Amino acid sequence: MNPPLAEPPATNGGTPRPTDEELARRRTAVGELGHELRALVDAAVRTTAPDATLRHVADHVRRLTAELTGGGQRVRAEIPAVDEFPGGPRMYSPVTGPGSPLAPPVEVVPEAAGLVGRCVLGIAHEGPPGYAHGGMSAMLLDELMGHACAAAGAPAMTISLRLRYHGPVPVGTPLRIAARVARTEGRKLHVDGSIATEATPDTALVTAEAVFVAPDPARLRALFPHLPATP
Ligand SMILES: CCCCCCCC(=O)SCCNC(=O)CCNC(=O)[C@H](O)C(C)(C)COP(=O)(O)OP(=O)(O)OC[C@H]1O[C@@H](n2cnc3c(N)ncnc32)[C@H](O)[C@@H]1OP(=O)(O)O
Repeated sequence: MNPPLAEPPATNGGTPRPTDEELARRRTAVGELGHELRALVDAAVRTTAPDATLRHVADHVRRLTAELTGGGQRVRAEIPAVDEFPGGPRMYSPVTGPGSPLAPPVEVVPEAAGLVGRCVLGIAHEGPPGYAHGGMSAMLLDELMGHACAAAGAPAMTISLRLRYHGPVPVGTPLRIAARVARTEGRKLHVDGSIATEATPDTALVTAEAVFVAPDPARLRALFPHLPATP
């Protein structure tokens, strides 16, 4: 079970911003740990090793967890020093974050009509055997559609997300997730998205329509107390 998270203080205590070199080094290290953790998660959900091995590994992992938590931890809503929020890299995003053991992670590139994300889901993301959990598809699309808003100059939050599942999304298969802002209406952005395999990009397995809202500045400050003065 996750330990309770401490509430955020009113400011981030004026922690000095790392230099570009320190930032690059830290991001590399975060990505390396994320990579190994994803390999561990994959091994953990696929293993057929005997019970004694599972207990032995659990002991090791318990010690490693203590090592990571010993050096201090960020509190709820604190923006990691390796991140730029809103609209920049998010190293621990559960979708795109190289440092997240939950993320595939998705690599996002701009395309003429919006954005495209590429990833391969693993057995840890399974719903029906061999296919992605429907909630994973929703998470991939929600995030990519959020990125499309940020790329359009309006970092925004989802207020509605509608999905249609046309066919199961295979795990262990290169996927293509597309997202584009179809139209804007004041602070509201109407966004379309889809998931297909790289092999058959014109056959959408999941399609999505979402509405995002770029929060009003006062709401933004209230929601994200650790935002830098000029986000
Ligand atoms: C960069 C990559 C980031 C990826 C992020 C991935 C996306 C996410 O997971 S975001 C997390 C999930 N979403 C949320 O938690 C958002 C919850 N909603 C909120 O917190 C607020 O509605 C918020 C902050 C978005 C907007 O607040 P605020 O700026 O005060 O706007 P507010 O005045 O309430 O609403 C603006 C408009 O949207 C409408 N609206 C707001 N919420 C809804 C809703 N749930 N349904 C329909 N309309 C809504 C309002 O009626 C208003 O419309 P109009 O201008 O026509 O009167």
